[in-house]
Amino acid sequence: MLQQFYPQVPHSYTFELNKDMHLAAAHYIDDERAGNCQNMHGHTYFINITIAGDELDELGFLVDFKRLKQIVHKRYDHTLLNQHAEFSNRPPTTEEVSRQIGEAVQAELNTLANKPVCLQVVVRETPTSYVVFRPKQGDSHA
Ligand SMILES: Nc1nc2c(c(=O)[nH]1)N=C([C@H](O)[C@H](O)COP(=O)(O)OP(=O)(O)OP(=O)(O)O)CN2
Ligand SMILES: [Zn+2]
Repeated sequence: MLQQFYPQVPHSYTFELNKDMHLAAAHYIDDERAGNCQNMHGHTYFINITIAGDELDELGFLVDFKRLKQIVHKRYDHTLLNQHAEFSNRPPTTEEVSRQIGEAVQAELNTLANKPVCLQVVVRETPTSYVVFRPKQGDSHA
């Protein structure tokens, strides 16, 4: 939910930035154990991304908020998640969606000279269900 409080990530970086966004997407979990979720259905996903670092760029940004939104929103908004290549071998569960967002964001951050890191991605799939993904910090340059 926009403007809700999120779990805090302990760290010792000088700057921490958070970006909220939401997007509409459809998915299905192609396994009979998933019950009703086998049927295609849609969600408004609420996403929070936490970025940290010690250095700013020449604009005084850790990373541009707009850039973070573009990575996620442009890719997934108004799409069927199952049709994305990253979900061809893994189901688009809330857990996998949060992992994919974390990895895509970190890949983009790795191109920046000031080297910010993605500490946390929160993906809320329904009003009662959300996942927190925290990348292992040794993996940030993988
Ligand atoms: N660990 C996971 N469990 C489930 C996922 C998931 O991604 N990870 N996904 C689903 C379904 O896709 C569903 O959209 C969400 O399920 P749920 O939270 O049970 O939705 P409800 O609105 O029915 O929940 P209420 O408890 O009635 O609010 C299922 N499980
Ligand atoms: Zn669902």
